[in-house]
Amino acid sequence: MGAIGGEELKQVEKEQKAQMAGAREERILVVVRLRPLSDKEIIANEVADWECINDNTILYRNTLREGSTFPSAYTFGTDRVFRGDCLTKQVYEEGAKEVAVSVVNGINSTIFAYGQTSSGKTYTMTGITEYTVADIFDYINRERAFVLKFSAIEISNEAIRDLLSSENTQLKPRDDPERGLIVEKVIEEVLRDWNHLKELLSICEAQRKIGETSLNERSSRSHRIIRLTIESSAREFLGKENSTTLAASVNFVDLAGSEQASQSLSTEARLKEGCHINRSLLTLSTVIRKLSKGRQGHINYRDSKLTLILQPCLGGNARTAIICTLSPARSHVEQTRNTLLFACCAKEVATKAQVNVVMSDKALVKHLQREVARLESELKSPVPPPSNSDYAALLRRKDLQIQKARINYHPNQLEGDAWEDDYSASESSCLADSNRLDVHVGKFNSIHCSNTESGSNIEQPYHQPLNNHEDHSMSVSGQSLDETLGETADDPDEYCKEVQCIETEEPAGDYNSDSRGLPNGESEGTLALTLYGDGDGTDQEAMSTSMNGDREANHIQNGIAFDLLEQRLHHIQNTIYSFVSPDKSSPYPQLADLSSSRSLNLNRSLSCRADVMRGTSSHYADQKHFESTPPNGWEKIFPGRPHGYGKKFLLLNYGANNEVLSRNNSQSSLGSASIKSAVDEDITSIQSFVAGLKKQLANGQVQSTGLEVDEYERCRIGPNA
Ligand SMILES: Nc1ncnc2c1ncn2[C@@H]1O[C@H](COP(=O)(O)OP(=O)(O)OP(=O)(O)O)[C@@H](O)[C@H]1O
Repeated sequence: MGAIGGEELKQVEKEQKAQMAGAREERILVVVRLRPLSDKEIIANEVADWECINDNTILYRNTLREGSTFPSAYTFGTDRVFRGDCLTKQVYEEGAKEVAVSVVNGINSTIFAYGQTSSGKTYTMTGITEYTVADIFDYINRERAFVLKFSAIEISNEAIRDLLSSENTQLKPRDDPERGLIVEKVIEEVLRDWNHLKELLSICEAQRKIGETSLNERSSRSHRIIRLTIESSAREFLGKENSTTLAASVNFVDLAGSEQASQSLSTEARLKEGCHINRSLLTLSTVIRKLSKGRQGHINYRDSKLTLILQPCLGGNARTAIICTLSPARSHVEQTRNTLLFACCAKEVATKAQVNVVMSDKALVKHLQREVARLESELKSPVPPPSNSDYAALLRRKDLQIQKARINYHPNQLEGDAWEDDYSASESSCLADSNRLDVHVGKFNSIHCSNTESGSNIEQPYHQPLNNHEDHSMSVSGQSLDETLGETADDPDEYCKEVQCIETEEPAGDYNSDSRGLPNGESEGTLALTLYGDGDGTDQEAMSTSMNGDREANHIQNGIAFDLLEQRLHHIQNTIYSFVSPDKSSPYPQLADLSSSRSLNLNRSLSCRADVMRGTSSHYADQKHFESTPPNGWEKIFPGRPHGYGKKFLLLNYGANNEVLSRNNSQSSLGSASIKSAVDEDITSIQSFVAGLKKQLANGQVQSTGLEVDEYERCRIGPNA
């Protein structure tokens, strides 16, 4: 371990930059630990079918199952396998130490124990944690000054709890702009000495959720993460302005064990826990499996709290070792194979660890001054403002997004917000066999349907000013929570934002009263076009004059806006005519027209058509047309939208009782001819509004149309927006 400080600051910065540019990628270290047969297994006349034949290979020796298609030997190349008679000290020294103690050099590290229930995870991790801390204390007493902080959480049934707190409060993961994903309000104890550590460990043990199953009297029913955060500085530079601190964390992760319901013979409560445990382990193995294939596509970190919190350890800024624990018993052969498959996948996963340096205040100020100077020089040569063609490109991009959302939309995905992985099945089968890597089962509640990676590459440095933990948060570096929560461009919800109704500033009640007292708009649909305007148009009443500052940025400048608006009006006019025309031979005559124009119209017309047809069928729509109308599935993607909002609705409203309602109180029910005339009236008013704006623009009275790209795109046609 080299001392860092003073003159070395520049060197550290240089190294750090180099590391940020190309942090060292290394594969997760995987070790396999076979335990001896337990007393219980010996009494049950169990046979040990597994044997470590050398330091890298474990062999299945069951002559009765010679015809099996499963491999009988698993070799781990440079990684290690440990026989049943190996001590934990040896597993630590040869399998985990190098990774664990890199934390004192400012590198985040994580040691996992993974395996079926009763295979020896807690047994192994208890030893590994103590040996690591002993080594860290040893370093402390030598060349560098350290501050060690201890924190511990457990994840049980998807709830995060502080193991150092007597309260049962659930903790929340939160995105911190500086530190990445953190768990809020975690207690961090500054470690004083060895006895203090033992005391804290026993508190954690006492607080951790355990339960009895037939396979393990003291089975861990939660995933436990103990974290040691270490800040270190070279003694000779302590307190000096140019001192530099290394800061990193080491995580000791004792996972709850996967279990087969048939084997663990658990009570109902245990079964439920087991299901949660199996689910999160399933997500972990899915993440590992996908990462092992090279991080292409979406990595489902956020499908469980476990993977969300451990994300940096799985694919980010950390060195990671996984200890896979095995029972040699014949009765557990299937689970043992699954653990070995997990191990094989895990050793293909690479992380990129970096040295995490925290600068002193003075060094930081210097660094920031340089940054300010750089930004100032950039400001002196500003980027030219976007041109009209940029806006046109933006519109085209939005069209593509909307089209894509439509293609990606499958009603089943949205019902109940459930998302199945490519190899998922039912929850009940997850209980039966959750540990399989190849045929994993499970169905997760998920708030995304994204199919692209939500940013698994976490390559930011782990700048963590650990001496400044006002909120005592447990932090892991990585991408933003928004990203991890799947707010990617491919998320249908994201697309919905693009096409859904314009937000309102008017209470729903206003609209409802306008709609002749329809009960909360409950069964009412709205066919509406909403525009914003800041000009003195002829139909000011129908146009919202509301504008806010940041919308200004999106204004479409100059004449291009008018042309596009007129085009859009033309399409809307055609669409509405085709809705109300009784003599169409095809149920979708307007689609051909619209598909060549804005896909927004196409999407929305699919959804609103059914309702318009329903709403007006007594007047003119024949039953055949109605039946062949596509289901109104799009509406499902706007759950919980309040009724009757929107700014001022220009076109028409309709009710469930086949009455078509205009926006005016004067008419309560309209036939198709009346609809046409209402539409004409509204379109005329929009056209004169545009003409008015044009005139004002020509006279230099207004700078822009006040029409926004976003709002322009979101012109809404359809019920319950
Ligand atoms: N390598 C080993 N040598 C001797 N005994 C062991 C070894 N590994 C585990 N055991 C014993 O096996 C039993 C189960 O171990 P442990 O509780 O660590 O399993 P686990 O994988 O953590 O189980 P669970 O997932 O149910 O919590 C314990 O009694 C433990 O002492």
